[in-house]
Amino acid sequence: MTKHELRYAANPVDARKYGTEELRKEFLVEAVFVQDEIRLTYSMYDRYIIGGVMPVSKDLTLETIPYLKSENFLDRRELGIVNVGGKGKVTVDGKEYELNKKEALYVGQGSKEVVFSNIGEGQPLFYINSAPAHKSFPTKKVGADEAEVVQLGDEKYANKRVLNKLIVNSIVETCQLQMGLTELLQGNVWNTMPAHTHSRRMEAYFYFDLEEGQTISHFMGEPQHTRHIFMENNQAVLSPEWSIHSGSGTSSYSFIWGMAGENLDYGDMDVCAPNELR
Ligand SMILES: O=C[C@H](O)[C@@H](O)CC(=O)C(=O)O
Ligand SMILES: [Zn+2]
Repeated sequence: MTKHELRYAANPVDARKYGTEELRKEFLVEAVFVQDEIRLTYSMYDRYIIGGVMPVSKDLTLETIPYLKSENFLDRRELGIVNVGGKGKVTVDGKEYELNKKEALYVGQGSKEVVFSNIGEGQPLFYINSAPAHKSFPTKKVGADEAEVVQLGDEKYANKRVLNKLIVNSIVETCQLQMGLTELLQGNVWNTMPAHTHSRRMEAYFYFDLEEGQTISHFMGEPQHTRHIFMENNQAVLSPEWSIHSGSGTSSYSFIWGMAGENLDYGDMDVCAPNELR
């Protein structure tokens, strides 16, 4: 079963007036993983789709949704999948790919059937992102040892973390999509600080592996007009192209970032010094 909802894009000047409830309604995705369901959020930020697939007792097939007006989900789109649960299987047009936790699969435009399976080795949790695509690139798995690893941050700023580039153009050919996974080292809590914006691309974050009972304050908004959203484990948040996307947890955690837009240049960021934030 595929459930879906639509999120419109917001004007940053309007968004400055949003209170807690409106901010959460517009940007936060609370229920990403629901048993035996595919849940999708279609956003008007670069028509980016984020979602979760949780096969418990049956296989789940990615079906088209009305907003696409296409026969198959991937007729004019590409897809990125990262497993954040137990080992699972994704079958693309009959070809099987096993994904361990933190492994990724890029699925190229034009693929007809994508099936997600629980293979009895723990509960797989497939976090997915999709962007419009007008060229077909080969479907490719990015295994644990194929990620491009970058060490970031410093213990003295509580932001020491390991960034794993998974679906980026040095590893996989994509039209728009870029995805990766960042892990905060124990005792480190700040992600993406110094914060940045990139008006050329939107972004979505999905937080996971947060200790039970803990929370993450996700910071968004224009650098001089920031807001926060408290988030729980396994929740996602949309980041408009005008917004910073940074967070601080009450413990360490991991998160998946995904982006689409004007270019594929990962380093294309406008960095904001911490003491310039408002
Ligand atoms: O545009 C890039 C994204 O915001 C993330 O890759 C940042 C991130 O994972 C980090 O600094 O920890
Ligand atoms: Zn970013």
